[in-house]
Amino acid sequence: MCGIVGIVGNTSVAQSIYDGLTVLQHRGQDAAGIVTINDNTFRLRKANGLVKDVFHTRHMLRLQGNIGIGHIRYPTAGTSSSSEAQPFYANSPFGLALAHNGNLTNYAELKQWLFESARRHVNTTSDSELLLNILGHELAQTEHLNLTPDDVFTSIANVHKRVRGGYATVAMIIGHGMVAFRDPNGIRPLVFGKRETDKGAEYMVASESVALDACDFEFVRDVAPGEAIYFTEDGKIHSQQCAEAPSYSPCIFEFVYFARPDSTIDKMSVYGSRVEMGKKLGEKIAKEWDDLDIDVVIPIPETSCDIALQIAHQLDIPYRQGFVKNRYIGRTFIMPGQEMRKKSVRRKLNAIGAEFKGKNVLLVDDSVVRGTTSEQIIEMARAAGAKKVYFASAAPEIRFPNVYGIDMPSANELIAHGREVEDICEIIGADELIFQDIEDLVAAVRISNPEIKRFETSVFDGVYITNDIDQGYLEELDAARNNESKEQTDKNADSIIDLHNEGA
Ligand SMILES: O=P(O)(O)OC[C@H]1O[C@H](OP(=O)(O)OP(=O)(O)O)[C@H](O)[C@@H]1O
Ligand SMILES: NC(=O)CC[C@H](N)C(=O)O
Ligand SMILES: [Mg+2]
Repeated sequence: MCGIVGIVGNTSVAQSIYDGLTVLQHRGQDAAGIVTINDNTFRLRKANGLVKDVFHTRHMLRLQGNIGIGHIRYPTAGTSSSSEAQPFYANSPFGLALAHNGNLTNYAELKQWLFESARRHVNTTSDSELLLNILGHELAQTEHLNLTPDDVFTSIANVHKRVRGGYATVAMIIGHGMVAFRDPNGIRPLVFGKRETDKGAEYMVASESVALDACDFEFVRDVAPGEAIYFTEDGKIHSQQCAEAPSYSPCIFEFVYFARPDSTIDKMSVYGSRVEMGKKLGEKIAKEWDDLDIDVVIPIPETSCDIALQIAHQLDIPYRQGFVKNRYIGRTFIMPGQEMRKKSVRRKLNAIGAEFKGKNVLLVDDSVVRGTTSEQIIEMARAAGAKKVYFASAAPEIRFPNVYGIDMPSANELIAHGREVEDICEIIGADELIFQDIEDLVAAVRISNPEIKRFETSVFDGVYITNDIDQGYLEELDAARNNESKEQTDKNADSIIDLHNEGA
């Protein structure tokens, strides 16, 4: 899950983009980039690493301009090479730069079409570079040298016709402005805000509302599925629905794990939904485990804390932060390789003996994906002296790959794939294990916006909203992106030579 930011301002925007990216860091830890426009020229800095490590003062000073976009990356296609860090640039037409959160599902078809019919070269294996070139091709079909808003919207409408998958996108067109658009199902989130200054209004788009808060922008609204909002360089806004049959189907995993609790996505509070997940799961535990003697409820920091607190309240059992999180280690699930993920759990979390010794503990996590965290954490709880270790997951069993921007490409790597609760319980070494029901998860998220009738829930039920995913597709994806293949491609990726950027 990557994070994107775009600002059209009246003074230099680089610092605000930096601040926005910093609060979106939880969405991607692999690479970061900012591109601004100054005097009709793009100024770019992108590299692998965290925001704080990629941008030094010398880069910030060079990133001049009142309009710019930024990206933080968690790779779901291509490689982890710095050449696939975003934003991407294309010279034609006009000069374009683009940042993308999501994943395209018709990558192979698009790549072939771009080469054979549009005669456009794509230099990396990134799906986002394809998206940029499709947009470029469509903008090039317009008649006017001075693009009108209608030209921009027609181009985006054509992009929607060609591209499938999840995409929340922000792009800049030199001499014109910035356009933000969201896929027709609204799988990936995108919000838009406004800031009043002495010189007039400034506008910002971002993956999550928390980025608006951090930059003092007022939340205006979510970008609708299929909609495009075009901000001209001189500060005018135009918006239009560009998809033929848009439908609201946001990714439910944003609420389970990805998004920050202080964000609101599609009018639904992430924090509120997690509290409600705790309430529903607490009710299920009370009903199904009424014979269990639980002494204490302990979260697995950090994402599950709000959920576990509510479960403890529900069960009327003490809540204790029995694990201490090393604040200098990032999120383990979005790390690129399984070896690194495994090692990081132990480095990241440590048990406080007194909370475990001689007790029956209920450990709570938001989700169990590969089982990397749960397996190790249960071992740690036992080593710290727990009598019994019960485990609860606020998300149902994750049994199917994700194809829309979460790096879960291989069913075989998912601990719940083809397994029932008892088998998973045995593998992770718990005394008892319980999962949230899918209906309860959906109800927990919908509570603050009942107008959302459907969510993208493929990892739980195998139903893919874009209707283009079959077993053959999933097998090819598995072969291309399972742990072993990824290790190999990433090794080779080191040899990819980057195109010139502002550099170190
Ligand atoms: O079953 P797994 O493959 O281990 O994946 C699930 C775990 O990974 C995530 O934590 P992460 O450490 O990424 O971030 P957090 O600190 O926000 O909880 C998530 O919150 C679970 O704890
Ligand atoms: N997580 C994402 O949104 C990834 C965006 C894009 N598919 C990439 O791999 O760079
Ligand atoms: Mg976690």
